[in-house]
Amino acid sequence: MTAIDPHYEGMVAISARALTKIYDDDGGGATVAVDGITLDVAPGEFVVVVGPTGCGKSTFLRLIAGLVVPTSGEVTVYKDVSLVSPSLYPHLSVAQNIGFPLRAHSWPAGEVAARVLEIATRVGVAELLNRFPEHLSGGQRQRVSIARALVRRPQVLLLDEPLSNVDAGTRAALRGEIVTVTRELGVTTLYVTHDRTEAMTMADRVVVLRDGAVQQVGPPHDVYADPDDVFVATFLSAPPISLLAGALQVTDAGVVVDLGSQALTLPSASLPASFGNARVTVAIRPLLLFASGRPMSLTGKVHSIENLGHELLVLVEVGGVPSLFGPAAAFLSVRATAPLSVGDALTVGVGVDDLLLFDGAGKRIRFGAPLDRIS
Ligand SMILES: Nc1ncnc2c1ncn2[C@@H]1O[C@H](COP(=O)(O)OP(=O)(O)OP(=O)(O)O)[C@@H](O)[C@H]1O
Repeated sequence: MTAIDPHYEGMVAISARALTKIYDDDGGGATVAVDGITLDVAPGEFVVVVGPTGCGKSTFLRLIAGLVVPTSGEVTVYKDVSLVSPSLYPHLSVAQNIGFPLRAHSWPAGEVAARVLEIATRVGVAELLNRFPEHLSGGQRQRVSIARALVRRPQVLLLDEPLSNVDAGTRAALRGEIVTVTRELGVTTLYVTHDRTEAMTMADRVVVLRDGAVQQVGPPHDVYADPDDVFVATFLSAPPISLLAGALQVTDAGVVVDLGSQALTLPSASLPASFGNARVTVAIRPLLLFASGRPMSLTGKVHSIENLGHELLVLVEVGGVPSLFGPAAAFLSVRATAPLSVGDALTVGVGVDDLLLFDGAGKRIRFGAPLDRIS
């Protein structure tokens, strides 16, 4: 349970209103790093801002921290904000590093030691208190920098890609630990990353950012299951979602998605007749080979196989045309455990939930149930 101070119940911990930052380039041009972001974060909430490199994540966080002055728009944040800084003081021990913010505020030495031990224990570095930063692993350094940011019990914690220099195993452990400790302390957390796994596993809500603008906000599994556009669907999908060009036909039997050499018929879906012949992008989630009971199927030939250990990721050539929004080649990604060889012929079942449609601008086309037919 999140321990929110009742005093803040119903209040907003972080509020951004039409927040915009435009940097002037040396060459006289301008870069819109953050483009009109409006976002409220509730007390105790863990929000992950996720997007590809250069989409404005760090600038947004620095605007919230007050380190960057907005070009326009407004930021309101709880008074006590702490930005996790990855660089530790090399000449100070772990205990001195963690206690630094308290000593800077002239806390009595005994109270500093007690508070340092308490937060170091929570963050899992209590046995390292006498070490110096050069004798710490990357993961241990991150833990210490988080402990230093939390030692004054801030109301708001800001983290910028804290796990980017940490090995995969430690990263997985730290994901859970950061969520646990911030929840226990009830601290409102804004966490920026380019890593979809961190967004999916850590966030109460994700904010997907592209070119400085918010694409979609919501609980991670809602955004994953119901993306508003092809960018969000592609960014959050692992293994990658397959993107094929198609044409829609709206018939009495249902919606037919013509992929060129083969077609999928969604019997229980309906769309207004005006969608007939619309050029669409068909996004197909990584399919499971041998999943039974699927109402549709696609056939193709195994093009390449990547062995991930626990499963095979198989790219299947289905004779489709690549979508405008996808890679140059049109393959279907299929997850399999059975042995397969390049060139094998495959038939893969496709469920209605495996398939998402997007219009020419990349916006989602949502089906209605048959009774909702407007046509
Ligand atoms: N001080 C600056 N002066 C000029 N342009 C900047 C400055 N800081 C960032 N930018 C530009 O603003 C855009 C957003 O940068 P930002 O660092 O916020 O993105 P990011 O999503 O955090 O990227 P990354 O994941 O690579 O750190 C980029 O095009 C970047 O080149």
